[in-house]
Amino acid sequence: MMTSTQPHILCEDVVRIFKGEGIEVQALQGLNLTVMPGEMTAVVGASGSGKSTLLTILSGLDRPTAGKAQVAGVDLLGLSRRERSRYQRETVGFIWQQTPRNLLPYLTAAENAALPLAITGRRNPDARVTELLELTGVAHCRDRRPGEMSGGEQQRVALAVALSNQPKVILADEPTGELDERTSAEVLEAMRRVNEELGTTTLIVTHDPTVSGHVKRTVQIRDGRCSTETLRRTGLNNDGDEHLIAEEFAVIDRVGRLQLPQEFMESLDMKDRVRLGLEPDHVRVTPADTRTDSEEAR
Ligand SMILES: Nc1ncnc2c1ncn2[C@@H]1O[C@H](COP(=O)(O)OP(=O)(O)OP(=O)(O)O)[C@@H](O)[C@H]1O
Repeated sequence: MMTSTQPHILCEDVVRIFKGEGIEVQALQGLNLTVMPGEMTAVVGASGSGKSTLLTILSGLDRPTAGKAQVAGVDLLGLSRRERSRYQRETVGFIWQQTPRNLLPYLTAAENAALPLAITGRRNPDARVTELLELTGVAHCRDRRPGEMSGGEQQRVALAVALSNQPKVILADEPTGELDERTSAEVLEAMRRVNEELGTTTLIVTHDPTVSGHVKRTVQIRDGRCSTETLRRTGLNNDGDEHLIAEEFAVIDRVGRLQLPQEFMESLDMKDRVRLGLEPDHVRVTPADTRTDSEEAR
């Protein structure tokens, strides 16, 4: 039984190793991620950092080599084939980068959105389809096939399709990867509106840094681990005007590991080892050849 205080996405020490022809790639190296119900989060990172591997695991298409991965209380490691297809049909909704993976080319937008409802035996899908196409801003595409829509319209119809069975979680892999900046913004705004109005937990995996402007939480993935996290909120300045506050945090795992940002390490020439010191209210990290005042005095 899920309660609202349990995460909708929970990854603990997730490892994924690919082996082949004598080489071994550690795509995920102990990744930890918690997303609470109703949160909209972007996971960003450079090419090869492990984003798609993470999403493929969360979508139930692949299994971690080690670790724990749960979505909406469903343990993704122990799923039978039948449970997996039920999970993919009822618990999560997907949006992929490539339109043909999202929409059937010979069906209209309305028919595409009605299809998951028909598969699960929902009666009178018309009202729900209309509601979803309006919510995602593509009611005008109702009777058009994918080939008669722009890329951004196709992705917003894909969002409507993903939502049709009322999933708890939406997983999106590079949903704006093939779109220009303006069209991307329209798709991301539709996702934000859905998240606000329906409260559907949303995880977007992308290398597009402009996504950050549309979500409150951005998690940076580096070398198969979550390294830093940026949280945005609106605050009031002295004149009472609203402004956006963005705070960056390092991610620390259960055993105390964290990654220092590359630019910090480079600017202080930190490599191989650093000095740590416990102060009353913070931990000090300094280059190995730095001596503290008390050490100098000895
Ligand atoms: N099936 C596979 N077999 C072998 N190696 C793989 C496989 N899938 C991914 N990898 C490797 O795992 C690492 C992470 O890949 P992944 O596709 O998750 O990165 P990504 O951050 O999504 O990159 P991109 O933004 O380019 O899609 C890469 O080094 C990649 O080459």
